[in-house]
Amino acid sequence: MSTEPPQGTAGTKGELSDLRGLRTVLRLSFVADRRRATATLLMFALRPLGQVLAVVWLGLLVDAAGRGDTSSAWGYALASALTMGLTVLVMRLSLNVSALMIENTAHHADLRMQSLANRIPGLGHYENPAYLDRLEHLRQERQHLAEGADVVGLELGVLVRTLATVALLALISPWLLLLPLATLLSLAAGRHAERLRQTALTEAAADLRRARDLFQLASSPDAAMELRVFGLAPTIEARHADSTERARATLASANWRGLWLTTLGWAVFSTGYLTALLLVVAAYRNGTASVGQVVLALLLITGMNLQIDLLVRFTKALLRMARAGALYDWLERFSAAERVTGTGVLPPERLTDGITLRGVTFRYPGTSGTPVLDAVDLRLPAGSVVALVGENGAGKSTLVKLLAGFYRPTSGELLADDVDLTAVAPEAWRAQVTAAFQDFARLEFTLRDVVGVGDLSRAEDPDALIGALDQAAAGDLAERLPLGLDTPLGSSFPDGAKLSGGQWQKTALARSAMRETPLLLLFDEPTSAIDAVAEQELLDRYLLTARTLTRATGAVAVIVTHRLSTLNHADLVVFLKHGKVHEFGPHQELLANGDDYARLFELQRRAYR
Ligand SMILES: Nc1ncnc2c1ncn2[C@@H]1O[C@H](COP(=O)(O)OP(=O)(O)OP(=O)(O)O)[C@@H](O)[C@H]1O
Repeated sequence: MSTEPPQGTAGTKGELSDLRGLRTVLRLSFVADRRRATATLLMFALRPLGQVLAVVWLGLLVDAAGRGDTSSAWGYALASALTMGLTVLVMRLSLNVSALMIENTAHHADLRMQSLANRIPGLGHYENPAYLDRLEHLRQERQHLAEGADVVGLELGVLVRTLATVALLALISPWLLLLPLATLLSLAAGRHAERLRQTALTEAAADLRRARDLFQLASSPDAAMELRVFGLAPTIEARHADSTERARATLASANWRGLWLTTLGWAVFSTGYLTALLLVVAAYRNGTASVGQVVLALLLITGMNLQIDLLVRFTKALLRMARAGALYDWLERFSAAERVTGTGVLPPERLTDGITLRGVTFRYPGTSGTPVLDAVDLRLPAGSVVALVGENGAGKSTLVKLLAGFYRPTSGELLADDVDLTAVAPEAWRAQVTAAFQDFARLEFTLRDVVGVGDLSRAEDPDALIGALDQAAAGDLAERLPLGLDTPLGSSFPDGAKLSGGQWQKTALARSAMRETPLLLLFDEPTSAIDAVAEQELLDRYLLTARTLTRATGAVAVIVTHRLSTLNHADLVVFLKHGKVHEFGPHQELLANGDDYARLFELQRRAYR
């Protein structure tokens, strides 16, 4: 799988990766805004020729004036003024065009990145620190993705100007070529400084990500109450300061080393500059250069100061942009590699046998030691409601995630009838699944969309939406909200309605009720945020509805709950312990066995009496 990080800028592989990155950012600009990208590239690349030409006219003007040829002198003055005016006009125009092009490209790149990250079907990459670090690095550098045509145009322009300057200087005295040589050394130093910065950014990525997460924690309304009750602000601030300080130290050290290198480069350039001036004076005294040529050479040499500064700056920007492009390339390859998982096999249209787990063992990616699920054998018959119970950490949610296709078993088989689910594309399988999770999403849309996205084909059908809300005991929500189904929910809208945690969870439950004929219904603690009385009622209702649906369609419903009193509505109970199936059978049978399940049930019964 080609999901390795982009190589560093050192070495052949690094150069290739940078070149590919450069091509990628240019492609982004041209796909986002072809017309403006072309105009920006051409205007930035050709404008500097006008600046050189204006100076050449000046040299000719001085010689013409020296010869007493007034009419030629006037002509050269006019040509110089016109060239200069045109150059300034093109500059203004190119700045406007490039600003719009950058805006459009940034928008396009943001959409593409969201799509690449969200289309990865599984969740395993969230376990992978290398993925998270690279994504953090890409987030930090992402504004450079939009600058493709802009920076390449500027770099080409300054190169064109430098080449024209070099050619003119060589005509006056070949020794003057020492100045561009000194310039190249200065450039190499600048380039090395940029590499140091990039390496430091990679090293600091983990600390920067942690600092950002801590900042989000400190400013998020979700954690606000606990932070206050436990007085956690100083701890979080201290940890944030630690991470920031470590990242700052890494970046500062690279900056210092970069500064030394840049200073050295400038010292070399200044020596070359002085030598060039002395050479021009010598050429005039030897009579090998005219006054006009001396003026031209001096203007070119003094202009070179700014030109080199621009060359170093644009080359740095080009490298930074190429690196951002290489990171984006990596995300594209990673996302594509993660997506090529299905083999064209489709899930059955209807279950006749059920869902079978054979020797399913699972470890989270990047972990070793005892597996979270250990050789699990289970048959969940078609048309049944199965309850998954067990202590905290027993592996219930993990089993649900495997059933939903978020992860693949480390070993063993997962079958829907006789179809091996590892051969089915996760998206194709999930189109047949509906689910509600303990960690439900608070989708800040209108109530209509929050529920409707559960089944887009019925998203505009008010009866379907109200029916789903009723099933989640939230039928009154649409009536109580000011704009009914069209009420925007959440604080990202200026007038968004604020829902309680339980109300949000009910919207997630209603969303799951929108799919009419799923093969698998997954409910992982779907009522954890709902008050005890409503929870009991809701679970009872859900289990009964699930029972009717599964009987009618052959689907399997799996529900994880700690509320065992509702489980007499389930057909089968799976009691997980340390990742193994400890007990399995109908509720009454497990009670009669008098093992762990029966003890837990009795404990809860007494507690709720
Ligand atoms: N993303 C993850 N990466 C690594 N280990 C994980 C991850 N998620 C869960 N685990 C580990 O897997 C084990 C089972 O977790 P799981 O969430 O499946 O348990 P559970 O039975 O659903 O627990 P609970 O009742 O508390 O929700 C735990 O030991 C947990 O530490």
